[in-house]
Amino acid sequence: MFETRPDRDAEVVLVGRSNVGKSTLMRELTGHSFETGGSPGVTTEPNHYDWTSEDFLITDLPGFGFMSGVPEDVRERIKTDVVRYIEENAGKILVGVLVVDGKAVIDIIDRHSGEREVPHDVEMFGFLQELGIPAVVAVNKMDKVDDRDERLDELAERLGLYPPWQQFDETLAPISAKRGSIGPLEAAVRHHLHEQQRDDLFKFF
Ligand SMILES: Nc1nc2c(ncn2[C@@H]2O[C@H](COP(=O)(O)OP(=O)(O)OP(=O)(O)O)[C@@H](O)[C@H]2O)c(=O)[nH]1
Ligand SMILES: [Mg+2]
Repeated sequence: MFETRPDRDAEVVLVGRSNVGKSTLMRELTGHSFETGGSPGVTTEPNHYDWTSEDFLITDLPGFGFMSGVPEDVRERIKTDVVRYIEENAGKILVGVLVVDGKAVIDIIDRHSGEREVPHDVEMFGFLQELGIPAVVAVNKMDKVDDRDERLDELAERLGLYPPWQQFDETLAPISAKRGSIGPLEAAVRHHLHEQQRDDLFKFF
């Protein structure tokens, strides 16, 4: 279990498979540099960005799912730790940002959809909802995607959101963290903060 969490009353978490760009997005949001990398599994402990005066945290969680060179039991443990972290802090998490790789996500979901298998991303999206945490799916790396609307419709469908995807702009946010193009995510997060009367936190998004 991760033991690093500062004791703050409000939090936004970034969660998702490894190598999707969580730490890159964290850097864009905070202006602070976190370790990012070309190989999955770079972040092994949560990165907390902590505003003591606001009693607020943004947390970049370790990535889960397949990581080449990382043994399965280690991957399983990371996933369990991430799930526990979210469960234990659910009452304080105002928004859960599920980051996915817009270029790869459909193939990965389809490869892992079966009778006895729920893909990680679909599972995590459902999990946040079960816990009552408003979820925003940051569809990252859109700079690599040509058929944008088609892709986003396909993703919406797989998450149980009936296309066209534009109906869900509080939930689906196409971005390119590396290029600093994250406006749709900021708008979606603000929407959910506003719903919880936390407009005071708009300055972070
Ligand atoms: N093309 C493109 N690449 C990106 C984008 N955002 C991040 N990347 C790249 O994706 C790779 C992984 O980025 P990270 O931010 O380390 O990913 P992560 O989700 O934190 O990975 P873990 O810590 O392993 O879970 C890096 O090489 C980034 O430069 C983007 O918007 N577009
Ligand atoms: Mg990372």
